[in-house]
Amino acid sequence: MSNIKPIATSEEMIGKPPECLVVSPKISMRESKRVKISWKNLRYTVRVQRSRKQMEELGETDKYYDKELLKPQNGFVQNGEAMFIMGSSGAGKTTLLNALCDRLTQNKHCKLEGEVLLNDTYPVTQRDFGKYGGYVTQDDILFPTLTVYEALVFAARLKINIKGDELKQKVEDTLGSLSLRHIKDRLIGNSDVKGLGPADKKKTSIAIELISNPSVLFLDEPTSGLDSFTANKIVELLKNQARLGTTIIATIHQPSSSTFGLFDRLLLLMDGNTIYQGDAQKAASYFETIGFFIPTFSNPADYFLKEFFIPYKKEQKDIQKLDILIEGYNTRISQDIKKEDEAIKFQDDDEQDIMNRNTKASPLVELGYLILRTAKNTYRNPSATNIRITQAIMMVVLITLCFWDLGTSERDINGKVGFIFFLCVSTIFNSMNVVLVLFISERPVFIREYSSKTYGVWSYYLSKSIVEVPFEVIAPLISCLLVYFTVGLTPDFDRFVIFCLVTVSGVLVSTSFGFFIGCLVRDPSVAAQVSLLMYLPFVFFGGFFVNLGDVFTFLRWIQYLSPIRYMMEAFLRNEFEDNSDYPNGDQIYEKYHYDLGTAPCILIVIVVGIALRMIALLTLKLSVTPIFKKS
Ligand SMILES: Nc1ncnc2c1ncn2[C@@H]1O[C@H](COP(=O)(O)OP(=O)(O)OP(=O)(O)O)[C@@H](O)[C@H]1O
Repeated sequence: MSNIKPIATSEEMIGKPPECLVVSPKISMRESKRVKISWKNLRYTVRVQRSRKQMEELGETDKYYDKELLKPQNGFVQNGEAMFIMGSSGAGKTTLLNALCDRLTQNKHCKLEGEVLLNDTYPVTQRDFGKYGGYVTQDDILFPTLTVYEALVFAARLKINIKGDELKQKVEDTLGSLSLRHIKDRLIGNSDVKGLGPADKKKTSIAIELISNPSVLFLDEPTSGLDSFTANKIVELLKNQARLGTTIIATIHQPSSSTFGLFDRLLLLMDGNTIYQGDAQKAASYFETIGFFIPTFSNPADYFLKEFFIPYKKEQKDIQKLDILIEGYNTRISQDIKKEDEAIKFQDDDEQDIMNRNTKASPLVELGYLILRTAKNTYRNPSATNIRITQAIMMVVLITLCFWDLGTSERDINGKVGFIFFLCVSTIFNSMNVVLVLFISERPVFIREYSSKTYGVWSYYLSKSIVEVPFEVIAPLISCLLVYFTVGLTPDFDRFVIFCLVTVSGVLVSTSFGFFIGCLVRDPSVAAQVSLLMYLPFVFFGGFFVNLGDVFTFLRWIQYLSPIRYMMEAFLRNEFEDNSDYPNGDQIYEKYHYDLGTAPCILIVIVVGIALRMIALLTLKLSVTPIFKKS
């Protein structure tokens, strides 16, 4: 028999809440499934390395040891409850939160033991988490150039595949429930784009997760950086949502006394141990029974954080205090928690019921929405596009000024070769870097949305490739048209077409390199270094600086990795081969030891460009796969 309270409206449970906090019962109660989360013998250890100083200080001889970030522990949160995890800095709050939703790294050095179950039956796994759960990260990872309304439409349309009036109604209800209606048309914003304040951003992050009616919502420090009034509102909102059916688990670092007064269920951690679990308002009286007295008129949360803090170098008194707290918890609380947990049974939900978010939008809809979002981003935050246009204009102006109307004299031929080299180098450099920066800056949003099963890797990657097409084809063609004739290359239609083809294929291959590095590396500064590391050998072995015939034989193969080498050969042959204006035209490219031919060079650049796109996609897929894998 279930001893769980019926899902009541917020009015029944806590009195009539402010209008801004009312969540539409119709929507939430219809779709959220009742879920209890319980964990048994949960323990997390990581293998860490001691510094020499630490080894000397501790008198240890082993360089490595297993650090127990979570000591074995049990617990539960039932449907209709919001549980707040508290503890001083380093107590293990985030580790426990992530252990409960299977987000911790697991490999031979990091081990998670024990089990976390939904309704005593179904293990919580990262793979299925997106079907019933939501996770709000501490930093608000949002797409800055969408309005609040658009962000919610995006999430609802793709995550739960609703459309038309149902979609509008759902978004309006969610906006209302989080008091976001008055700012629904404002851009979310970031450091570049003016937008929402921290409180509204946090509410938007919560709304994006709540819109798919998760049965359980995890939040990492949802009140951090907010004033106590706003923090209270967020906690009230979470409690209210819990009353409407979503199981809530949140970490909180330093709540004010009024925020603490709102907590219903509390889990207190100290050095990875649970030292209290249960009704937050009974915590103070419990600690008094084991000898910890909270001064009158003080904030219990402040007392807990100060009193139950363990410094890195534990002293005897810290160890003794911890022993008392663990002993107290084991003898007075843990058995009751076990009994309460066992008494709560859910018999009405089968697995299919719990994994309620089984309707997802089709990949085509995902693709459409992603392209639309990027188009809006390009329009609303044109700085990246402006940089591209400025780069192109600068290049055309520079080329025109430096290589104006060259003829067929030896001096002018050298000028034409110099122009071709400059064109290759700047094409590769500009396209690679712009794509790299754009791709990497969006990565956190991609990871968040992918983890919450908003869309798949394929749709995301394809949308990024499609929106690059105008920049890869139209922009280079305009530049070609301008520079080809101002420089004074042979005014022949066929040669002009091939010139354009080489330029566009060069842009294709360099953006592919940008995608590849962007998928491989997460850190923008590391990515910039990697791109430079790749770029320099390209230039060096392009054939212009180093005579490829004079290079050590064992190094000559490197030239075949450089797209600049192929572009150079194709451009030079296109201009000088079989051209009556240059009687000794073939000697011009032969002296660089270019021996492949125009068509093979273009073909190689295109094939490498396409192959790299595929490899980049695979890299992106693999880079997110470990999130869902245990090894
Ligand atoms: N991968 C890791 N390797 C080694 N130690 C780790 C690792 N991850 C976390 N820790 C350590 O484990 C302890 C708990 O970390 P956790 O982030 O869970 O603490 P927290 O209570 O959330 O602290 P805060 O409020 O500062 O975020 C900290 O001492 C942290 O330094």
